[in-house]
Amino acid sequence: MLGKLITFEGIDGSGKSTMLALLRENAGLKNLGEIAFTREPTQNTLTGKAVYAAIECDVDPMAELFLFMADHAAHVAETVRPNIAAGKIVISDRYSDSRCAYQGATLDKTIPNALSFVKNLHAGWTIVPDLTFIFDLAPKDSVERVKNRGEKTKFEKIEFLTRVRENFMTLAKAEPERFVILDAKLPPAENEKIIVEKIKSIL
Ligand SMILES: Nc1ncnc2c1ncn2[C@@H]1O[C@H](COP(=O)(O)OP(=O)(O)O)[C@@H](O)[C@H]1O
Ligand SMILES: Cc1cn([C@H]2C[C@H](O)[C@@H](COP(=O)(O)OP(=O)(O)O)O2)c(=O)[nH]c1=O
Repeated sequence: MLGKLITFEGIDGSGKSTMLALLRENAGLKNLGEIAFTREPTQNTLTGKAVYAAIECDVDPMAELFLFMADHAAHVAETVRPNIAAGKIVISDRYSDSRCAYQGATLDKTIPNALSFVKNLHAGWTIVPDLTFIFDLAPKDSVERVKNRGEKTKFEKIEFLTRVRENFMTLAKAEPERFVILDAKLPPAENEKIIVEKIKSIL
């Protein structure tokens, strides 16, 4: 039997990594089956390194989109598809919706309806998640949280993250059956319970 793909999305600092660390140790989740934790951008790969190099400089936004797309293609082929085929539950920290939301924002002024353009690039070959959690947080709170983190990227600005957050909401509205919007200000343990119950309900 094929596995399931579950993705976690949200603006920078919305609490995805914190939650995934909790979920790795969650006994209820472990009982549900074999879980493969993964992420985008991928780590220590040719494509992932290219993406992180691009994030740190002023590369053309269309060129940057295709670097993220290349990383996604490698991720789907090398990690997501084989694990799904092996019947595992794949949990990814960021996935295609990050591209739609972030590059939908960086390409805003380059092409009309950038979000749809980016979404359409995925159609027909990628694996669509069975379930996507969005950690929803006001950009001012997100910037406050990541400020203490030290590394600052060009994306971590209130105005930009406001557009990214709107794009996440547009994506969720278009596919309400796939998305669960979480209040990222709730204590992590509360969201953890909601997440585990929801995952159980789709298995
Ligand atoms: N529910 C929460 N309430 C308050 N602070 C949180 C919460 N979740 C995470 N944080 C803090 O916010 C910061 C960013 O969280 P992180 O999990 O790294 O976000 P992301 O992976 O989405 O960028 C960290 O300092 C973390 O401790
Ligand atoms: C996967 C992905 C990430 N990003 C952005 C989100 C982050 O600002 C940055 C790096 O991702 P990540 O390392 O996941 O950052 P964080 O831990 O803050 O969530 O890349 C895109 O712009 N497009 C994408 O397709």
